[in-house]
Amino acid sequence: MSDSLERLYLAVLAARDLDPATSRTARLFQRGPSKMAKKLAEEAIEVVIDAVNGDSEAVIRESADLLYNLTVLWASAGVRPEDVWREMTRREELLGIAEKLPKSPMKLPKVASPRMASRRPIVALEGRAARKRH
Ligand SMILES: N=c1c2ncn([C@@H]3O[C@H](COP(=O)(O)OP(=O)(O)OP(=O)(O)O)[C@@H](O)[C@H]3O)c2ncn1[C@@H]1O[C@H](COP(=O)(O)O)[C@@H](O)[C@H]1O
Repeated sequence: MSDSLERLYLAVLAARDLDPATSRTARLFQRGPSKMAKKLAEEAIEVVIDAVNGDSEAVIRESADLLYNLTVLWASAGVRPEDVWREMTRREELLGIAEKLPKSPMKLPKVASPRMASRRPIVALEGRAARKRH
């Protein structure tokens, strides 16, 4: 799926400077981020409605529209697909670690900044004094 999204993202970038009269993507860029956000929200609602109605074929169609509008908003925001894949991988690895940690009420810290991403989460270890950070 990421290949399809990456190809779509490149097509969206290529269409950005086309004639808005003939290119929906160019028209969305001409109208700006708020219009892109409105269209993305509309598509998300359409996916929700079709899913609640049990119309899986419509969910498929609207999901493709949703992903298209998402790649347009990414392009407008300067976000690349690989930026999102990197964050998903980070979470997968973090949750993988979390699965091995003892069950504790302490929530794993959300990464506040890329600098934080390189630091190991501070967790309380059962049966051993937690090492204090200095
Ligand atoms: N993948 C898509 C794509 N998916 C959905 N859409 C458009 O997004 C609309 C979403 O459906 P809606 O019902 O919400 O929109 P609508 O009701 O038809 O019209 P509006 O309400 O938005 O005015 C669809 O009608 C499609 O026209 C897309 N438009 C373009 N692409 C791709 O984007 C690239 C650039 O294409 P152009 O924008 O045509 O240059 C190409 O690779 C295209 O294949």
